[in-house]
Amino acid sequence: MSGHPAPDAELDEALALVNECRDSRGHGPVPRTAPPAAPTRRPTPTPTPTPQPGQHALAARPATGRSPRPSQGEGGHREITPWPAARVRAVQAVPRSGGAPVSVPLDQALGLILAAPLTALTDLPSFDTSAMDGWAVAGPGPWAVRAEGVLAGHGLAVALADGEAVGIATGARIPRDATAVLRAEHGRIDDKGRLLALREVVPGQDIRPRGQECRSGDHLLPAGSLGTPAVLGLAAAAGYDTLSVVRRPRAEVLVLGDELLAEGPPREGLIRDALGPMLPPWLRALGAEVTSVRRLGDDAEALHQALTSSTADLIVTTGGTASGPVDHVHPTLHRLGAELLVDGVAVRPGHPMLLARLRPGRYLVGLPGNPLAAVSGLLTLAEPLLRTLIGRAAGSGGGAVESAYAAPVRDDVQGHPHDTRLVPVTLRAEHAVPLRFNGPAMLRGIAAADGLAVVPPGGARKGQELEILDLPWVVPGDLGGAVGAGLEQDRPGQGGSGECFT
Ligand SMILES: Nc1nc2c(c(=O)[nH]1)N[C@H]1C(S)=C(S)[C@@H](COP(=O)(O)OP(=O)(O)OC[C@H]3O[C@@H](n4cnc5c(N)ncnc54)[C@H](O)[C@@H]3O)O[C@H]1N2
Ligand code: MOO
Repeated sequence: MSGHPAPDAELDEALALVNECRDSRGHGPVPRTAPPAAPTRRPTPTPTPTPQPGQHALAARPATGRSPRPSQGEGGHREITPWPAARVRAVQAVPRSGGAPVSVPLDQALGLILAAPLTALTDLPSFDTSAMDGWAVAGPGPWAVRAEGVLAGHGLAVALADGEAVGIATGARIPRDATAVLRAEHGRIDDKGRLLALREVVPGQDIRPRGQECRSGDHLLPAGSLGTPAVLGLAAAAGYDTLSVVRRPRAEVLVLGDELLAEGPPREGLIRDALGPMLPPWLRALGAEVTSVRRLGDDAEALHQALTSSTADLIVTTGGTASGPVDHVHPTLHRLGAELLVDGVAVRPGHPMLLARLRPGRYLVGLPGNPLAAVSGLLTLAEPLLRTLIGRAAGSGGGAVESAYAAPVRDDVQGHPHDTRLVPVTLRAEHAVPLRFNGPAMLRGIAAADGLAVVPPGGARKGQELEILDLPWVVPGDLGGAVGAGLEQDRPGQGGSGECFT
């Protein structure tokens, strides 16, 4: 389950079977077609031919059984890319090696991706260590207690003779020839000043042996791991002051549209810009450094100027992707000689989305202006592109894009006859529950959602497993999917899973 389940009353209010799907031209509900019969464990991306180097992306035919449909407004010249293929193409648009590595101090590596494997620079622990406050003892008791004690971080290790004990603190270095640590609460000093054990002393007890966790040179984490707080802690423990991380790709957001207000309520045909506030934090959560957000209106020259002068790795435009009189994205890309890698995707909402290469290493994702359509474009094209740019592994799909998990849908979900649908869902009792207010211009559904369910063409039956696109603020694997690198087997004899219940 998500970390933020909606309260039941609110949820019931918000839930409904998705039945309001209208096509983009407003022709009313799309006729219901039979959903696929058998639920599948995990939807896998459809393989697709990739444009060869030098071949224009538009020349690559999508891998579907049916003919590509021309998109509206382009006189049939554009080929719509199937949704799974569009995500694969976004991954393949950028070099697999990701961005250039940079070295940063540990405290600046949070949220960045490791550019190199994390290898232990030391044994951990780096010396035999007391796990408890008490006495280090040598041989069987009773023991003569030495006057000096051993504190963590202080002094050199003393050596004990058989029958001797010395007071020791948790984390202190174990004296040479000590055989065990006796906890303070398990020992007593008798009237002759000797230490007596109140329970059996097992050799090696409460001693953390050097190298128990790792040996110097051990591989701790692979390249591509996320710099979480725990990873920063591990790196520090293993001896690192700096980490080699993948530089965050720089992203610039260009918000197009004369009708947009930056503040106040909508008035006189003008509406509030919902994307200017939404996209920068979302892009940051996907790994980008957002260098600027600009509202350009519907000004073709301003757009042209912004695209030619930008030094960002990724420009994200909003609006202007269709073929209306002030939709300047396509004409401007044409004027710049940009390479269109994806020009329309068979997905609802968001089908006019596009991905272009302006020049080597400079990409543009054109998001449709309708806000939920923009989210769809963000997760379909920008997310896999950024994930590859930051060097984050894309699941086990060998270059394909995979979500972290799949979940059975609680209700039947109406599908589009030909296109994939992305439907806001909340996760409840291990089910994905479709939310209302999922129209292209609406944000109410997604604002209450834990993820977006990928509904295949034709729809989905109650109980069918659907791929769930994570929202970056939802903890992946809430539904039980395993995340993160699995721990390797315990080092034999050096502390297994049962050893640390102290
Ligand atoms: N003849 C056709 N018209 C349209 C088609 C089509 O296939 N044929 N597709 C429709 C679909 S689907 C979408 S989505 C939109 C995409 O249009 P644009 O990307 O050109 O976006 P705009 O026209 O600029 O805006 C669409 C809509 O969204 C509102 N908008 C724009 N920016 C924002 C923002 N920052 N915050 C909130 N709302 C925004 C804008 O006011 C429009 O209402 O085209 C359809 N048309
Ligand atoms: O209506 Mo449009 O499907 O892209 O939002």
